[in-house]
This record gives sequence, structure tokens and C-alpha cells, in this order.
Amino acid sequence: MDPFISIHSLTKSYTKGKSHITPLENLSLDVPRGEFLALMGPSGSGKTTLLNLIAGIDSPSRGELVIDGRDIANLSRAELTRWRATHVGYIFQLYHLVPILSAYENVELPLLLGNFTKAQRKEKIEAALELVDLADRAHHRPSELSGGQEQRVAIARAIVHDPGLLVADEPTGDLDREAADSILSLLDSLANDHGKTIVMVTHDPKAAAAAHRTLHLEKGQLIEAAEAQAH
Ligand SMILES: Nc1ncnc2c1ncn2[C@@H]1O[C@H](COP(=O)(O)OP(=O)(O)OP(=O)(O)O)[C@@H](O)[C@H]1O
Repeated sequence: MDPFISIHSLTKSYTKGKSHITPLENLSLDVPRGEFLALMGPSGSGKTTLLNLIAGIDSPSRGELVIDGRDIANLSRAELTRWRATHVGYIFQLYHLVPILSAYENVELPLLLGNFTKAQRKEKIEAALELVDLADRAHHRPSELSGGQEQRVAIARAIVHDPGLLVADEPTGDLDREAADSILSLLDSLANDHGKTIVMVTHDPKAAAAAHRTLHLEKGQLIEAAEAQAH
């Protein structure tokens, strides 16, 4: 079976005046469908750059980037925005919930871009809140929730439109151990039981240990966890 994510010789460079920065150079990576992958690496090693390319937030300078059979490397900005709206859910370290909206209304946001009736939206929002175990907090605002609960709402918002791909940038970075563990087990279940492919950037070795596989980025190159330990 083809991998869900297939990356070949991917390069991203930035030019600012006379200086050139190449955070990713000739990077190749396959991720099977339903894998929960952790990306680690020192600050500035290109983790967020890679995550943003995989999520279709940014475009590569060169190389192949195929996600679920679609080559997204050469899409225009407008095409990429449309692709992202249906195929990707993004989970942030600081949740990025809208403070004046309830949990229900926050989860509804991605659906407002699609052609759903109010009843269809209700069904999807309730299913997503149920899945993250927050059905009883639907009408609470973010300020009335714990950090772990806020991240659960953010995960419900990331999955409500049923994307195949979830990208998570330090999803447990602001949580205590107990809340972090419960978020990690939720991500694990989204991969194992719901077939989501998850790419998570983390600095926390315990978070990485919860993933199926860990890769380390160093100077724009990927190395396996065992090799990284030997460095
Ligand atoms: N828009 C941009 N323009 C110029 N350089 C950039 C841009 N975005 C990132 N970079 C550079 O690319 C390199 C990789 O950055 P990136 O944010 O991917 O690292 P990271 O591994 O996620 O770091 P951290 O762990 O600190 O978040 C850095 O040297 C950064 O300064």
C-alpha cells in the first residue's frame, strides 16, 4: 500500500537580502496511514518548517510532497488553502481557541467553511465532543475549562471535518504530566482506532515515547531515534 505521506528530496530555503537559509535539505520520509509519528530536534532544526509543509501551510522550494495520493508541492496558494480545509487538522501548543465562543462554537468553526446544514453541523460537533469526552462541557467557554480540557476542545475542532491528517505542534507543551498523558492517549486512539495519520513535533521525550515512531531532525536532516541517542 502507498504511504499516506510520501516525501522525496524535499528542500525549503528562505532568502532574506543576501542571506540564504535552508532549514530543510533533500529530506525524504514515508509515513504509513494511521501512524502516530513524533518529530524531535534542537531549536532551529526545521521541525516547524517541516510540519508546516506537511500541513500545506507553506510550500517547498523543491522536491515531492504527496499526501494521500495528492502531490501538494506545486499547488497554488488558493488550491493549498482549499486542500488544507478538508484534509488537515492542526493542533497548537496554546490551543488557539476563540475566547468569546463556547466549546461547541469553537468546534463548529471548520464546518462553517463547508456546505453543511445546521443539523448536520450539530451531529458532527456532538460526535467530536463525545469522542474527546467533553460532551458535558459543550456550552462552556475556554476560560471555564482546564488546560487539558481546552486542548481536548482544540482536538475536537481539528477532527470535526474528518481530515485524514493531524499535525500537532507541541500539543502537550503547556500541560502538566497527567493532562499531557491523557492528550497523548487520545492522539494514540485517533491513530489506532480512527485511522488518523498524526505528525507531532515535541521537545518532551515522554510525549515522543507515546508515539509509534520518533524521528530526530538535525540541521535539516532526519535521523532515527537510536542514531540520535548515539550522537
Ligand atoms: N519565514 C522564514 N524566513 C526566514 N527564515 C525562516 C523562516 N521560518 C523559519 N526560518 C528559519 O528556519 C530555521 C528552522 O526554523 P524552524 O522554526 O523550522 O525550527 P524548529 O526546529 O521548529 O525550532 P523550535 O524548536 O525553536 O521551534 C531557523 O533557522 C529559522 O530561523
